[in-house]
Amino acid sequence: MTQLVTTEEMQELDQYTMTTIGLSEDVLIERAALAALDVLGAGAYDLSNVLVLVGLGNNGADGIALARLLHQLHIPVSLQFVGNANKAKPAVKHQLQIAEACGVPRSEKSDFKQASLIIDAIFGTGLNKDLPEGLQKMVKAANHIESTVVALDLPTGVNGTTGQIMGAALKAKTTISFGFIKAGVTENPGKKSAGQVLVKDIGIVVPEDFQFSIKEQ
Ligand SMILES: NC(=O)C1=CN([C@@H]2O[C@H](COP(=O)(O)OP(=O)(O)OC[C@H]3O[C@@H](n4cnc5c(N)ncnc54)[C@H](O)[C@@H]3O)[C@@H](O)[C@H]2O)[C@@H](O)CC1
Ligand SMILES: [K+]
Repeated sequence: MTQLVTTEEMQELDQYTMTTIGLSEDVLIERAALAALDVLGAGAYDLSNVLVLVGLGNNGADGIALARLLHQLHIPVSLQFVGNANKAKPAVKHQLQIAEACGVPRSEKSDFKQASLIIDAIFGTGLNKDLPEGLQKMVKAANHIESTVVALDLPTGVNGTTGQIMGAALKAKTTISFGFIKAGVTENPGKKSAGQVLVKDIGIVVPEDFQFSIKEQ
């Protein structure tokens, strides 16, 4: 049986786990990164030159933590910010400080063709409007090259509740869902962008009386 969630429900469960239960945001980010590392380490991906595309919210924080874990395993990896890092959420800045202290390389502009694997950590459940035009262009260019993309939580540009494409969406080979699969990756067109969808436990706690809006399937 699989329980699907809307993005609003996932945000509510994230908040409950942090605020009521008391698991810190850092713990959840680290667990998300470890869960992704688990998937990448299983052997199905070319890890010879990994590029992590990082957004300004917690999806980006997951990506930075993953880059650090890869770097510590001596896997060639670099981080590229999408947007102005100075405007990033505090969790992103914190993860960036740690990554920099560990010597994780940053690249300003990358040739997607040279990456053996692209990690999509640009947007997750926080996406609430169409991607900015510049990012839409970048996404379309990446899709054109047909690079192998692994999306963290959601492919960037897919509405996690409805599966609608918000301007443009990165086409992933695999999407690693944290906690629960978001309904949007089970409905076209989002489903097509998500590729193979996996779900990984990161320690999200569900209140006993929580009512999911989608029936378990
Ligand atoms: N505590 C948490 O909230 C956790 C979040 N996690 C990760 O964080 C993600 C959610 O993080 P966030 O809520 O920070 O959101 P995102 O990282 O998905 O997006 C970042 C922010 O961008 C802004 N935004 C939305 N649409 C935009 C657009 N079209 N153009 C420009 N800016 C836009 C919003 O303010 C949004 O909060 C999850 O998908 C998951 O990967 C996990 O680390 C587990 C814990
Ligand atoms: K993503």
